Amino acid sequence: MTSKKVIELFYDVVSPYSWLGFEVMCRYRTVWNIELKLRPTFLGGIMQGSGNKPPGLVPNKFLYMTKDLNRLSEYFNVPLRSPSDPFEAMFQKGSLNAMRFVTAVQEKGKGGDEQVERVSRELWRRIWYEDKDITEPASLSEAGIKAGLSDSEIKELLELSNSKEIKNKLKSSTQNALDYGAFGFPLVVCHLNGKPEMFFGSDRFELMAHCIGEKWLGPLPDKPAAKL
Ligand SMILES: N[C@@H](CCC(=O)N[C@@H](CS)C(=O)NCC(=O)O)C(=O)O
Repeated sequence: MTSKKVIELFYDVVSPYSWLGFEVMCRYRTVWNIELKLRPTFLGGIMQGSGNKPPGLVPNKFLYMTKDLNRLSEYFNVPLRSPSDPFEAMFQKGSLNAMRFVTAVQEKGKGGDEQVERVSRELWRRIWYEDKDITEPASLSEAGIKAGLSDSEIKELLELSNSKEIKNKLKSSTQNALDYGAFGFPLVVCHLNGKPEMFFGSDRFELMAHCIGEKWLGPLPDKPAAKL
């Protein structure tokens, strides 16, 4: 077997399309000959750094996206449901605290990427299914408990989330994504013969598979689907 192709997935739990991309990449990790690197990042910084604006701010796009996400939820088998006040959840409350927490889990947690995966999924489930807060320490704690972290680990990781080290790590991941040319999420970067190829969106997997020499088998390659 040839050596695994490295694929980086840049995401933010405020982004529903990132959730779709994340679940698909996690499913394909054992189907394609790839090494998946999870890159928790801050979408607000990407918007600011690239001069882009969230698509949901254009009223007709917002209406379309609401429909689109309902259809995609079923197609991808990811339990997505819009928050009751999407503007408050996405633009007023945002995801800075949540992404600092995920960064702390990745940098200092003892559970490796598996733990990052579980914590990220729990945060998505809160904001994009249960219509719950992801900004307060108590909310991040609940997500951490559900993801299997102990109370003492969570306490330590929450404290670390506010450290300079973790804040800077999240900033540098955001800068890495901008350097690849990011303007939104999810962003998948496939390293092919030492060259990064960037794909934006959760609707580019067929093309990505073609470019990396793998087969796209649809959103559920390993039925029965992992229970989310
Ligand atoms: N067509 C893409 C849309 C992805 C998307 O709209 N992502 C949002 C965040 S949830 C974004 O960053 N958009 C930037 C843009 O559309 O310019 C998909 O199906 O995944």
